[in-house]
Amino acid sequence: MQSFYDFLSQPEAYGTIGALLAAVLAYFGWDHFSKKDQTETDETTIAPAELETDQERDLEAGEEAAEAEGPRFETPESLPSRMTRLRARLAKSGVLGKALLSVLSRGDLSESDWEELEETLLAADLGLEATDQIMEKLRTEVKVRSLDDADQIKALLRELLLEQVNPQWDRQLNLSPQTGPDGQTAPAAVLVVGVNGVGKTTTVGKLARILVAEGKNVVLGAADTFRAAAADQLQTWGERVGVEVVRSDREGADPASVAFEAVQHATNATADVVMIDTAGRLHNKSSLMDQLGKIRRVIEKGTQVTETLLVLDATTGQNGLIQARVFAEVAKVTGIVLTKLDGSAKGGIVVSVQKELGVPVKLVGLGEGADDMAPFDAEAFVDSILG
Ligand SMILES: Nc1nc2c(ncn2[C@@H]2O[C@H](COP(=O)(O)OP(=O)(O)OP(=O)(O)O)[C@@H](O)[C@H]2O)c(=O)[nH]1
Repeated sequence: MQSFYDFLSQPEAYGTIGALLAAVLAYFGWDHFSKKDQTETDETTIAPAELETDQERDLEAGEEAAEAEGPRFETPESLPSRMTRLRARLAKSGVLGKALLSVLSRGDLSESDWEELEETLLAADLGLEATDQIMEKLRTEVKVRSLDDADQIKALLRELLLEQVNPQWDRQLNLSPQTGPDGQTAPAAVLVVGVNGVGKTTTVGKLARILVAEGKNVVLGAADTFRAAAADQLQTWGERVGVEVVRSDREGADPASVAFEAVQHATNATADVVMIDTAGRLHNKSSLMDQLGKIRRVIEKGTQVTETLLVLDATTGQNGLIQARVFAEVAKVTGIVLTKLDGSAKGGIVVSVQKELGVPVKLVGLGEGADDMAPFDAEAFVDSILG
């Protein structure tokens, strides 16, 4: 048998060894053997194009194409898909459904069953007035029609609840084009008010997405100048959906001047809608009135406020109603946005707040996700809370 030394003495041996060495280096990579530090290696051994994987090449090509095209924005979810998803979410919370069903399924209702029914409606924040009206009609009808079937009683309750939610109310946002002071077309202005933490900025962001999905050109104004972070938050929403945000970089800047500039900018940009986010941190009613009054006056130098949306947190119950009352007194509220309905077993607040203010709930927030907001639909709402 040929020894290793005999093999080495043959000239072809060097070719074979060279090929073996090249194969080992290709397998482990040169860096595996190199003692050079990383910086030096980076400068000198840039990964050659032929060693790139297909995936890396695709990624690079995508990035280059994106750079050439300009910034990419998120596409908001379409309305039908959002509504289906959000209805399912509301139904899952089974606000009233389970409790009511357990009472109604007892058939012939005793006095204590009726009381339990009443307590369930009150616990869902339906309010005393609405609960009384529903209970009175329900008891009468059940007696007159001798109803003892749970499904029939539930159908009757559905009718009575729907009556309380007021399905015939116009819940469309008024976003019709306006005329500016010089006769030019001006954007519809939407003023968003409410105490801090209820979800105003989130509402402005989510609503911007809905409007963009409908093909509207939107400008946002960050008139919550108490916190720089609030303007940053709004800007992030704007950037995600490709909407311009007018803001001041100075914390504590005059909110009215930001609102004024936002309207000017929106008019020059021929935007359809300008939405103004305001601050909720105000010590008393008169300072709130002063600030919101001033913001409204400056907006009206350039266009009309077509909607003043009051944002309320559904989980705050009676507290929310007290806030609602104060805001209704200082701002001409035209619609309510009820947020955090996803985390609340108190869907009845829709009824009590509408009764309290005499204005409709126009939008509901059902989660923290960017597309977790939907126009309020009375029938779908009643069906989902009844389960
Ligand atoms: N679960 C849930 N959370 C929500 C909803 N809407 C808003 N939030 C959350 O509520 C918190 C407060 O929201 P913001 O939009 O910052 O509230 P704000 O009223 O602008 O607050 P300030 O800027 O402090 O006045 C955030 O964590 C939001 O993600 C909703 O519909 N459901």
